[in-house]
Amino acid sequence: MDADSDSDGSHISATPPRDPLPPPRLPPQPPPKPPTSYKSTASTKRSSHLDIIFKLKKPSSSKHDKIEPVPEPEPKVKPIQQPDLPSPVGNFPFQIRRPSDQPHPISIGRSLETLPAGFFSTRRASFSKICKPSLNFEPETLPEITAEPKINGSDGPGSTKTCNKKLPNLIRGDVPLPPVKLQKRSEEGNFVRLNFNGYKRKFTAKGKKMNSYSYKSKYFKRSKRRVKSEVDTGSLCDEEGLVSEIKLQSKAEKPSRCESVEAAISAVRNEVSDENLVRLLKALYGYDLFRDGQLEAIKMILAGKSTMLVLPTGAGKSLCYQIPAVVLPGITLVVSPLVALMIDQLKQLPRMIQGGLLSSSQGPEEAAETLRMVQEGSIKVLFVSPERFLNADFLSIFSTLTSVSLVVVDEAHCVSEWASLLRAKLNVECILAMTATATTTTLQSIMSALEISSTNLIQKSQVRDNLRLSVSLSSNRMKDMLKLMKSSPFLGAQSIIVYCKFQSETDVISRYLCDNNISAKSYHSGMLARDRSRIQELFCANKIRVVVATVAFGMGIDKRDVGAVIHYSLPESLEEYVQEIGRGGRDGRLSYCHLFFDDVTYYKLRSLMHSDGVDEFAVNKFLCQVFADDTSSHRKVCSLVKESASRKFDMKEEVMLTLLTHLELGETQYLHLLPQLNVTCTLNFHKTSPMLLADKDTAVAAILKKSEIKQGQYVFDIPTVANSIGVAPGDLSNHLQNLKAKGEITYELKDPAYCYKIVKVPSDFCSLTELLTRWLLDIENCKVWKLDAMYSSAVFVVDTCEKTHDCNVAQQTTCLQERILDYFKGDNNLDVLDKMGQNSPFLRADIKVFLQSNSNVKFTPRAIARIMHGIGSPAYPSSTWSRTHFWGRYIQIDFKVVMNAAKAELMNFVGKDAP
Ligand SMILES: Nc1ncnc2c1ncn2[C@@H]1O[C@H](COP(=O)(O)OP(=O)(O)OP(=O)(O)O)[C@@H](O)[C@H]1O
Repeated sequence: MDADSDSDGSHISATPPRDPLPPPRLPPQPPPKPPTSYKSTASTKRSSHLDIIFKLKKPSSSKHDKIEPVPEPEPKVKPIQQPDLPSPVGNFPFQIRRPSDQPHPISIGRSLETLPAGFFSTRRASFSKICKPSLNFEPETLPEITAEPKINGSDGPGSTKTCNKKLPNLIRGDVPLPPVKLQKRSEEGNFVRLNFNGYKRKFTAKGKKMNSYSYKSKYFKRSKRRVKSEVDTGSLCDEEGLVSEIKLQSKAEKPSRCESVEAAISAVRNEVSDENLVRLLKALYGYDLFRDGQLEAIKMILAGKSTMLVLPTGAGKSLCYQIPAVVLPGITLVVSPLVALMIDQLKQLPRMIQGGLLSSSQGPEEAAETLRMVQEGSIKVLFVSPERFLNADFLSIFSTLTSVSLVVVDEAHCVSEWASLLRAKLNVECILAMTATATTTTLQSIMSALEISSTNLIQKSQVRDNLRLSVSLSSNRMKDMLKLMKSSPFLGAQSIIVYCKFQSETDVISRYLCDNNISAKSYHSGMLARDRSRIQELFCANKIRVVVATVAFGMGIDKRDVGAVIHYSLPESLEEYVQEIGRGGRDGRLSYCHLFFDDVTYYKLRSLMHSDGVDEFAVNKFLCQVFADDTSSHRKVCSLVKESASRKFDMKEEVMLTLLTHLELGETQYLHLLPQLNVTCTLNFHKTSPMLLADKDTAVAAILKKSEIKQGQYVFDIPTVANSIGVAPGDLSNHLQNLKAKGEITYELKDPAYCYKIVKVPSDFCSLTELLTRWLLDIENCKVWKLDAMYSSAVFVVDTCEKTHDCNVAQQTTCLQERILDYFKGDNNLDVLDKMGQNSPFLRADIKVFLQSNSNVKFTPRAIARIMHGIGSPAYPSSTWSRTHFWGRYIQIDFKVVMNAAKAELMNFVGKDAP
């Protein structure tokens, strides 16, 4: 078998190196220090600057910032591009954020509201009434299963029991199984229909019953066909030899061992011994050995103890809840921050474990179907997006189910806030919180929110010891990277991920690699989802050697044999670095991770850390607008058009959403967010005259009342009309659709907006403004500190190696690992370089000239500092402001220093101009 093949996992746990020589052992890690507080220059001090504005005319500006390519070597300062950012507000512990790919929670509420009355009223059928699925499975309905070869059970040598008719619902608690009648939809098994591989996938059962196995098989067959056809036509890859047999990494193709699994489960239920658990591991996954931390975690959970598990990326955390899930009697809920991540995890469930998913991106029918399956007990592991837990209907269903055995909080550093809600509402006995990257402070917060005892922390090194880490300072990264890839050991790596910061970089680099005979494709969030999943498939099928990606190529990618991860750009934090190198060597073999860094990129990134920052003045204006519509009726729907509000407050849309979310989920609930809508409607009447139609239709009457007539068309605001007749905006939209279907009207919708209902008007706007500003400032400072810590670590490793005159990879690995360990321990001794200039003799003079030459424009100190740092913002886009020769001129001077200088100059300016 090919050394890198993953088709048989049985040999893998022995972690053989790709190299002929065994890896040198790492020196023992120092024992974890008692938790220390997280050092941050970002402490909570608020900047005391005045937010001064000048009410002068704005320059004509185009709406959008342009993303321009970054050629190498880089010229002096260029407009800063928008990188693929993982989140609007960085990895700040306990920030409230809503993953951008998930619509708002209320949409779930909707979907649940539409379920048939009484749907959830019945409690889950008692287990005693349930009979084994083997009695209920009809062979003809499970063609794939009956086609399975006979497999030797592990009960005894030579046992040749077949495992037909028992998939996939055979794994239960210590009770008989429910009467699983395979109905059309329910047999789809791991039935994610939405956004599967980036596009909407519809299952037209057409009378054919499917289970998880058939579903997976179909998916993979289809994937193979698609990959093959793309390969054949050369549409995505132009390398030779691409048309060979494609081996997708599918656990669906692993042999089923139902009998041995059942026996192994019973054995563990009888006695939770190491031996029995290893037997179950072998039966379920084919692996021989547990990895570090897994056994400990599984035993703790099976003992009913809530556990905090910190294992490096790719160390095998999923298995730590999957095994308990099959052993414990009830359902296991997995809360995960990203829908895409949940879909991947669902796909990767061993086919013996029946999984399901509930997310806000599902339609009402799908949600109802999933919940039905949950109620009848045919789902063992249910992935749930965090905001689901805010939904009262969802909570009530689960509080009536006595069978939630375990709640898993995946990527706990992102979702801990939601999880504490869950802890409170569900009264769940056992919680498993998992993360790969969390500082001591963050861990403490998570554990206290989830009430996990400090004795139940299982924490292993943040970086797997099969990753060889190296770092170099480079003045020509492109050339140096090519050299690296053409030399050992990178030359021998079959699959490589190159991480870049900017989307345009990925294209430039992948083209450069292709020109140099290395098959590479770029991957970033600006690409169509369909193209992204094709690239991912081709990469997983080893048809592309290198994927040059932004951070978008991240969580959920489980290609086991990635032999190298190269960072072309400095990651924004050690958390990000650790996550990304964790894509390498997931099969346990050696993987090489090289980090290139340079000062120009560092300065650019540091500037970008300030691009989400907002000042008190803007927050105050924002709050005034949000609550401007204070209304006698709290049922009124308010809206904030994203684009215009973003320009008005000079605030990115994500930042506005972050603030709105805080207003909803913070200590006091001020508002209730609703699904986003296009709020401006332009309407034409066709059949009946408007007046006649208005006589019989109250909605039309309201439209006529609230519309402006522009060029013969009726233009109105959807929430305004909906409020005036006391209906929800969604209902009004449905009504318009009906009228359109009857040929009465045509209409167009535009202006996407955040919609919300006011729950409580703040009594003290000033304190709330101050609170929110401080919170945003903390986030901004924290991001800067994290970047500095990342940069300092790279410098530290290079310097240390230079000093010892014997620079080798083993040394750099140790050096960087120690640094990472210190960082995650929240070690206050971690020295973080302050490389930014604190003054410049020309700064004030330049700002003065800048103000004089733009005397008709109003600025805040932050707006000036952004221009001097070359960062575009909604009100001062780079497309306009990069033309000034001050653009990015002070990128090397600390942002706050520039902001203070701008404040001083603005005050002078006001003073002079004041009458
Ligand atoms: N004991 C084991 N022996 C061999 N392989 C294992 C073992 N445990 C897990 N694996 C494999 O390691 C890979 C990574 O596992 P998994 O996806 O659970 O990691 P993870 O810690 O959740 O990573 P991430 O943080 O990226 O989500 C998977 O392919 C999994 O099958």
